Amino acid sequence: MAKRIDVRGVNAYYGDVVAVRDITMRIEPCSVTALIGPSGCGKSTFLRTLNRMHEVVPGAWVEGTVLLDDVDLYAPEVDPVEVRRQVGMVFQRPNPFPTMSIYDNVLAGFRLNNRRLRKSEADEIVERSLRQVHLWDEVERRLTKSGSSLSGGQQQRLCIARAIAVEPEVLLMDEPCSALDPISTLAIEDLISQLKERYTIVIVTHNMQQAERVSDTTAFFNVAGQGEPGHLVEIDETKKIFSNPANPSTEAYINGRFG
Ligand SMILES: Nc1ncnc2c1ncn2[C@@H]1O[C@H](COP(=O)(O)OP(=O)(O)OP(=O)(O)O)[C@@H](O)[C@H]1O
Repeated sequence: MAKRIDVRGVNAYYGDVVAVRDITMRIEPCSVTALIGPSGCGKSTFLRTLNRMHEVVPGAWVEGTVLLDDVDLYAPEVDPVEVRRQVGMVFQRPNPFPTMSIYDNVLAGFRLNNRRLRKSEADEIVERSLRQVHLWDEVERRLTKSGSSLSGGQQQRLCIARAIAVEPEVLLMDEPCSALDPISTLAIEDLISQLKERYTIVIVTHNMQQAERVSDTTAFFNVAGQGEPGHLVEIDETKKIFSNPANPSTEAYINGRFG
C-alpha cells in the first residue's frame, strides 16, 4: 500500500556543513511529487533523507522527522535496511548489476534482504515486476543474459522493476531520465503515471516539461548563494506552480531566467 510521507523540520548535513535546512512538506500517497530547483540546492540530498540513504555518506547526518504514515524513519528502533525496502530508489544512470542476469537483477533486493524464495515464487515475481514496467515482452526470451546487454531505456526499466519487485510503498527517482533518449524518456514517464496508482512517487528532475507532465505536486527548492543551505521555497499543485506560483523566484526559475 502506498504511504503518506510527512517531513517536519528536516536539516541534512555533510559533516558540519548544512546542505538543506528546515524542510517541511507532506507527500500524499498515490501521487507524484516533483522536486525542482537550480543545481546544488539540495534536491538529491533531500530525496535521500526520505529513505535513510543520506547517512550512507561518511559524516552525513539528518535532523528532524520523516514520518511514513505514523512511523518515524529516524526513530532509534527503526532498521534502515527495512526503510530502504519500503522506500525504493531509482538513480540517474541505469545501474543494473553488470555480472548478474536480467532475472537475478530483478531479484537483487531479496538477496540484499537475505530472503530466500522458492523457484516458482521467484519466477512469478520476476514476470510480474517486468510486466509492470512493460519489459517482459522484450526480455522474456533472454532472462539469463546480463542486465548490461539491454539498451539504456531498457536498463532503466529493469532498475525500476528491481525497485518494485520487493513491493515498496514509496518510489524515489533521482533524475531517472537524464541519461535516456526522448523515446525512452516518454516510456518512463508513462510508466510513472501508471505506477502512481500503487506507489507514492517523488522525482527529482531538471526538466520542467517533465515535472509538468508527470507530477501532481511540485516543490521548488532554491539556495541563497554559495555555501548557503538549500531551502524549500514553495510546494503546491503542479498546475498552480506552473501557472501562478506564489514566489517570484519560482516563476523566474520555471521560465529559465536563472538556474
Ligand atoms: N557527498 C557529499 N559531500 C559533501 N557535500 C556534498 C555531497 N553531496 C552533495 N554535497 C553538497 O550538498 C549541496 C546539495 O547538493 P545536491 O546534490 O543535493 O544538490 P542538487 O540540487 O541535487 O544538485 P544537482 O541538481 O546539481 O544534482 C551542494 O552544495 C553539494 O556540493
